[in-house]
Amino acid sequence: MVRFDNVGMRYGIGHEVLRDVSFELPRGSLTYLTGASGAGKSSLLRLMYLAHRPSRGLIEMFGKDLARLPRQALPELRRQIGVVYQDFRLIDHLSVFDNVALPLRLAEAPKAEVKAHVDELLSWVGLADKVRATPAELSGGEQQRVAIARAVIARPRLLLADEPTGSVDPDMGDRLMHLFLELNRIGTTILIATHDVAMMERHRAPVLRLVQGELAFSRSAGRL
Ligand SMILES: Nc1ncnc2c1ncn2[C@@H]1O[C@H](COP(=O)(O)OP(=O)(O)OP(=O)(O)O)[C@@H](O)[C@H]1O
Repeated sequence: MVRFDNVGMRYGIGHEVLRDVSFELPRGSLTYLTGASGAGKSSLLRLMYLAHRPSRGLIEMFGKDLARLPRQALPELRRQIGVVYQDFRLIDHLSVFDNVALPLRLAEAPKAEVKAHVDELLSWVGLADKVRATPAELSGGEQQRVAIARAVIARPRLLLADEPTGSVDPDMGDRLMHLFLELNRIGTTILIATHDVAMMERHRAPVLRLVQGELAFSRSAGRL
């Protein structure tokens, strides 16, 4: 589903913030990405959601070599990737409902289907009473849940989540984790960047660990 081979990345003319990164995410897998603050987790996700190009190495997404893909093929690839951004990136002037509905509307889903899906998902993440609110009227944890709902609503092939439980309490963290596990069960490949050791212990999955821009090792969360 995703393959990195000796990938490097830099911002502008700075030094490489990722070096010699090689790993594979098999189709249908769920993997954690961990490492200290500044280790490069968000940068690695940026490469995967096509917001940044590597400075070297090979990246394959859905079996396609990114370097060989024509620019016009990127939007179609991007539509298959759901992203939960660390800073949420909700659209300020849209309601909670409209933020979450966006991916379905872009995919031209029928109106009744959009309403049913968005209402169901917002209930699941505990925001049924906030559908008409705007992001500015929500707490950080509520905004995070809207961001997650928007990322998963169109059932992406690949879900990339940057600290998706960083702003919620442990009970809500578990609830959100169950949402990811359910999505994973029906086929979505998932990568979750997190510092949350307790969460990784409760819901075990393979771990990729970054140390100062390099992958230190990958092994099971149970032996962290
Ligand atoms: N836009 C940018 N321009 C220049 N350097 C950047 C930029 N974004 C991140 N960096 C640098 O890249 C390195 C990796 O940052 P990154 O945000 O990927 O780390 P992280 O592991 O996600 O950290 P955190 O857990 O704090 O979110 C850091 O040294 C950071 O200063």
